[in-house]
Amino acid sequence: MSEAQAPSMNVGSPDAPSVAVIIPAAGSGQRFGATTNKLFALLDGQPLWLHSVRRLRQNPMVGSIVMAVSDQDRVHFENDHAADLRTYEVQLVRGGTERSDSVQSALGYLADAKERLVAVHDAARPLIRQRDLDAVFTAANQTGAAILTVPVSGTVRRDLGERTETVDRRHLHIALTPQVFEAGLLRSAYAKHNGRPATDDAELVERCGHPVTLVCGGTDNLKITYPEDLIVAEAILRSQLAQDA
Ligand SMILES: Nc1ccn([C@@H]2O[C@H](COP(=O)(O)OP(=O)(O)OP(=O)(O)O)[C@@H](O)[C@H]2O)c(=O)n1
Ligand SMILES: C[C@](O)(CO)[C@H](O)COP(=O)(O)O
Repeated sequence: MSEAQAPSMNVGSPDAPSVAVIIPAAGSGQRFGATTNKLFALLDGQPLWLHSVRRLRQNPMVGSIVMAVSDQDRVHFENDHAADLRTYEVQLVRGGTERSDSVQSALGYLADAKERLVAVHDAARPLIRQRDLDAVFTAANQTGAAILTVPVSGTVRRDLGERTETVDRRHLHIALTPQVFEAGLLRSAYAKHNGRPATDDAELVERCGHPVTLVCGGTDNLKITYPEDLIVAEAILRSQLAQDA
């Protein structure tokens, strides 16, 4: 069950979806601790990955959707979820060792895509709201690069080994997804990626010297990382459905 039909703002021509979506889904879910990919865990009876796909497909600005999956999961997707992949028009591509490798693989598949923007959204973030999608799509349409973030809510400390120090959190944000970019900019950033680790896509764009707009998003845009996150996600989903009822 996806978010109730919250009307999403159309930020462009309703006839020409302008956002291609890459969904990295090829991780191993080590921190989740399951024997299978955490993205097959059920939230309200549906696998996590399907919640993310359905919410993205629900947005009128979304055109192509490409999901990067591991070789061992591909059989599961194709055997057990072929109908859903067809229904939501999702293309599968081979993921890679790192998240950035998976995104780069999907970018290659989108080489001839017609959409002006490319959004990268973790399959592990099933609770993304339409209003957050609209906001980050609009911002990226204006600036060429925009990501959803939330402010740091706790106190942050840096471990220096022999001592620790408190970090001023007033200018600190936690990056979320979608991370949305003008297609050529993201391709250029990945073309220059020399393998130096990057845990998100915005870092690669920043390395090219392009500013990234931070868009304050909902704290309910949880990334399912640890088993207990699923319990929290169930509560958030119930709250979202109640709000949108
Ligand atoms: N090589 C990888 C690693 C991660 N991901 C995807 O990137 C998203 C965010 O990654 P994370 O939450 O860290 O997932 P895992 O890498 O699976 O988790 P862990 O680090 O605990 O193994 C997830 O949707 C994951 O499937 C991916 O497509 N390819
Ligand atoms: C992209 C991301 O979700 C932004 O917070 C995060 O960096 C993914 O990191 P992970 O280690 O792959 O979960």
